[in-house]
Amino acid sequence: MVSLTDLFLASLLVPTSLGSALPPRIDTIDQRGGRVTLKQVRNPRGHKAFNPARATYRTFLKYGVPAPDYIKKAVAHIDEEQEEAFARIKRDTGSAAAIPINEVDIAYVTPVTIGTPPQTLMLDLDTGSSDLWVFSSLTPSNQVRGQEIYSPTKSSTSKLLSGHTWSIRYGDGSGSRGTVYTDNFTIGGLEVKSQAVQAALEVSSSFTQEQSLDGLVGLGFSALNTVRPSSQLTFFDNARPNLDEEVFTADLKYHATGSYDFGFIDSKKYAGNITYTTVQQSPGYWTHSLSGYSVGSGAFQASQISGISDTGTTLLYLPTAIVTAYYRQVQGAQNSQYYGGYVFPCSSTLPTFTFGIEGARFTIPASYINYTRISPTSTTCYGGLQSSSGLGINIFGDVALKAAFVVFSGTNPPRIGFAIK
Ligand SMILES: Cc1noc(C)c1CN(C)Cc1cc2n(n1)CCN(c1cc(N)ncn1)C2
Repeated sequence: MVSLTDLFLASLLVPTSLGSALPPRIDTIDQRGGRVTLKQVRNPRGHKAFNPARATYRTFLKYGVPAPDYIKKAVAHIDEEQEEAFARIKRDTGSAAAIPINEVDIAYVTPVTIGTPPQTLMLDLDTGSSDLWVFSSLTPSNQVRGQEIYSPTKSSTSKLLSGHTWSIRYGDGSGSRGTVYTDNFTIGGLEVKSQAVQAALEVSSSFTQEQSLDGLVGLGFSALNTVRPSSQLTFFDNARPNLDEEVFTADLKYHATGSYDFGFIDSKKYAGNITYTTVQQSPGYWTHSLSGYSVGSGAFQASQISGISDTGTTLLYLPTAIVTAYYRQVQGAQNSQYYGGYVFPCSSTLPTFTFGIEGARFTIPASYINYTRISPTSTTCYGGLQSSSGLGINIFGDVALKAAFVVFSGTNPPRIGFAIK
């Protein structure tokens, strides 16, 4: 005969899935002939652990034999150990600032720490490349002008990746090269142990002149990494297995500090829904299509426009036909060979520019496209929207990305999401 105590205990000892503080919801209790059926629901996190002592306990119950005390205790012991084990499986997340390095948002830097004790550098998180490289103690001093440097010899956890080198060239002709260490690397509390950190032996003059930028964190796909003879994984690829969700998000802001989050999507940072679209990860960029565009209050022009979402590129580069349609609405605008792009009188009124992601629409305010004066005293201004002809690729750079909350999802297949904010 099953005693009430046993029944009560059975309801408590029902297999709790790992990671749930509460016993799982009991859907149905079918109490026929003194028997209790407890329907299990999977823990929303999908984690489940089998408790062998509970199986034995239920066998006692099934045959109406009072279970010995030690079995009842064993069930609780195993539950407890499984609970502790699950708690140790790291579900990592991280969140860090994206700080504009000058008054026109030419790039954004994020504080990171490298090594033991931690060395803090300000790096440009760049979804358009896949090398994590830093100014270092190996960079010739005449090429360092105010940047923070990484000194591997001052880190007890640094290891030389012997025989490995790297060399990278960016779209604007800037570049760097060097050697490789592994070390502990943290962004916003999210740590990757033995991350490949590419120490610069040489940097181009444009990096030397950029004193607020100590290097880059490539967040493109690892296929683009330039380390040889064996290419290295990006910070995101290394962190992914431990992340709560296989995502990172970019919330870049106009003339203000935004943020990058890793491993979670912060619903406080956007409004409405996130619209996702598929990403072609070859050859290694976050390549996707816009579904079309409109200029100011003009009609939306549906058209698949393939390009890359690139946080490391300052401006928005689109096909010439679209760019000329835009500047046709700007009094005094011209495509200047002399200034290397579309310029206009700074006093001109600019229209907004709207781009589509699937069925969603994202509007870039005119202020983002009135990018900068040619010089502090000039009345001529340079556009934040420029032609991509000559680049061979359309680039949805910061001028576009800062108009949205962007989710870079490392799921299989990868996808990218945009939301209004
Ligand atoms: C230009 C520029 N862009 O941001 C900054 C800072 C500058 C200023 N410049 C003096 C220095 C410089 C040049 C580059 N950077 N920094 C950042 C990485 N660059 C990229 C990344 C990428 N995904 N795609 C193309 N280039 C080129």
